[in-house]
Amino acid sequence: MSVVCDKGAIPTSEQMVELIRESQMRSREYGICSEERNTAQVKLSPEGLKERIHSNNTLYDVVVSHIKEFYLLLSPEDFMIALVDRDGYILHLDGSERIQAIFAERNCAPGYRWQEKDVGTSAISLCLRLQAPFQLNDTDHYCRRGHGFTSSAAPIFGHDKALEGVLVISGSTSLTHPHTLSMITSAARSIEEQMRLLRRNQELSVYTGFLDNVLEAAGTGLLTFDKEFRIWKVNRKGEEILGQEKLAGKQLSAATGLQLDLDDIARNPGEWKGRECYFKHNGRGIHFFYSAQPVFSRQNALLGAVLVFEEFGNIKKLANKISGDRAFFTFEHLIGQSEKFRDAVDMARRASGSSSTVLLLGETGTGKELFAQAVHNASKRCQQPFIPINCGAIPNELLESELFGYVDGAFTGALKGGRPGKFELANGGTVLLDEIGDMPHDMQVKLLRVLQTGEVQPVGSGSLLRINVRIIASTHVNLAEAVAQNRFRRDLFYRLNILPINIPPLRERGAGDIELLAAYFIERNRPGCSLSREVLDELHGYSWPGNVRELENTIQRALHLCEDDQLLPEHLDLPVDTARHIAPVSGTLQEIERTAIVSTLGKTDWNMVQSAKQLGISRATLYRKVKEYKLVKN
Ligand SMILES: Nc1ncnc2c1ncn2[C@@H]1O[C@H](COP(=O)(O)OP(=O)(O)OP(=O)(O)O)[C@@H](O)[C@H]1O
Repeated sequence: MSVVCDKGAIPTSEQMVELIRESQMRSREYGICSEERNTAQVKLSPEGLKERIHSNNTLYDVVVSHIKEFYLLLSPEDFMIALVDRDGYILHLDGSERIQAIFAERNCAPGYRWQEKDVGTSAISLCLRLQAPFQLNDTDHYCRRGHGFTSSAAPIFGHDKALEGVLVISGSTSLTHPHTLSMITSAARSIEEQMRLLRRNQELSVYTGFLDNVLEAAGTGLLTFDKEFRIWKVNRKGEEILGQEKLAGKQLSAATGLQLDLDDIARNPGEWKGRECYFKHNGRGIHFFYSAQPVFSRQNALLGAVLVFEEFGNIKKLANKISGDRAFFTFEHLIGQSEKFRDAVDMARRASGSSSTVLLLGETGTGKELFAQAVHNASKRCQQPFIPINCGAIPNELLESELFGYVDGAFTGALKGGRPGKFELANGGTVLLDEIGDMPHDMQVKLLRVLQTGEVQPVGSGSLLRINVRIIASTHVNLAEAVAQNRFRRDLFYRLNILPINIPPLRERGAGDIELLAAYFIERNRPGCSLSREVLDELHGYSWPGNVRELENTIQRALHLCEDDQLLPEHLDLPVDTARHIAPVSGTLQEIERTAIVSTLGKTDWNMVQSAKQLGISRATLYRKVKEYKLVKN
């Protein structure tokens, strides 16, 4: 039974004797001639050798760079040092010229293969086979040409203790020393350590290169910092947002204005998302949103954190995109030729050239929002946001935070990190304050202050934000009357009433405009369809309490019912016109209105969209009326 030795461990001298004996026997069985030099020994071509060196480059580089250190202990005149790869090929051999020549005569030179089946018993072949250090002296070598020499070989292991190569030292037998084997074995261990470090560094630089690319590819600002809050890396986008360069090594607070609690970030990472930061650097205000994420080592030690941040302006653009900040209509979309209507359009055109506050007055559905969009689109602010706010539709308690935003923790239910208000989102552009006549009294005071100072104060914040917005206000309410009745502040009315524009109701615009608008809505919905004379007569004869919106709805409904290409009176289904066919109803105007609303809501089972359509008023107006008349379902 053959002797077993431990991988990597120096065998005992008894084991070595036995293992050498077994190898000698195998060598004889291979039929290797021990007397002659083997001229047929496997040898790599110069290119083959180059390739092998290349594929073992880490091992090769580390060993070759260590050779000088070996020769501090051994003389190159007496000893050769060689590196053999895991397949037994000599990759490198060092020593004086004389010693290299002596070994070359014995086929011990770069390119030769030194497996047991090539050369029989040798320190290299035994070390390769048993993956343990070996020392052979004189006649221990199977081939006669090895007699007179002492050789010590040690295995070099890589990842997972896989054999990478063999390090070997050889010289005259007269220099035999048992310590040489220990020395070469510990040299092999230090080579393994060096290789591990080198590979780790290579991996790290690949990883760092990869990380750099990922950092740069990200569309947001990215910054990493260590436990001492020293910045490690920032991507270009991050430097842009912070308006600074060469931030690596600087303190986080100096560069970003952030004083963070790293332990809390590690404990509650979910709490560190979507936060806001505003700070001044070199006199410039820097405003961004950020999230912080802790970074741990493999051993779970807290190393630092990474910040993902985005400029406030971009968040604003995104929010605008989602909430629809674009004005679509232009003056070209405003259909109508009547004198009253053209006067209103001319006034609006002139208003778009200035940045004064515009007050749009008109019944519901006359096109106030369309006018506001057209004014914005014809103004210098057309590339900036257009933000409509329906002051009548937002509950009073929410109006202030909707308009001016709020800061983190301003009230229960507030979003983490706060939220910008509509004024801030509209910065640089236009705000349409729709249904301004329905604005609660205390909000009127706050709005007046904003108009006077050009600053807004987010709810819960101690500081003021400067904003630059153009205000367009609109209402169906007779504001002068509301002022007289103390329902609307006089000072605010004067502030808003700078450029008042009266948009006429449809019934005052004449048959020409009704025809034009009807044709326009047909063209938009069913091009090619026409109107019969009778239909036109009916349209002219109706009073249009819901104005253009009602006309638009009527045409759409009629087109739905019409299967041919001509609209006929039976498709129209206009409501009984209380204004023209005076029905025998009694009561005040308000009572009649209330009855109409109650009956329509009853018919539609309180479907607000359908009821508003049938009544020819906007949904917001219907909600307002429901509130006003204190109507409740059932
Ligand atoms: N001159 C016009 N040309 C084309 N379409 C118009 C015109 N005026 C109004 N409309 C259409 O009528 C509808 C109502 O317009 P808009 O919402 O601007 O009215 P409004 O006066 O703001 O109403 P409310 O006071 O109820 O909010 C819109 O669908 C719009 O397309």
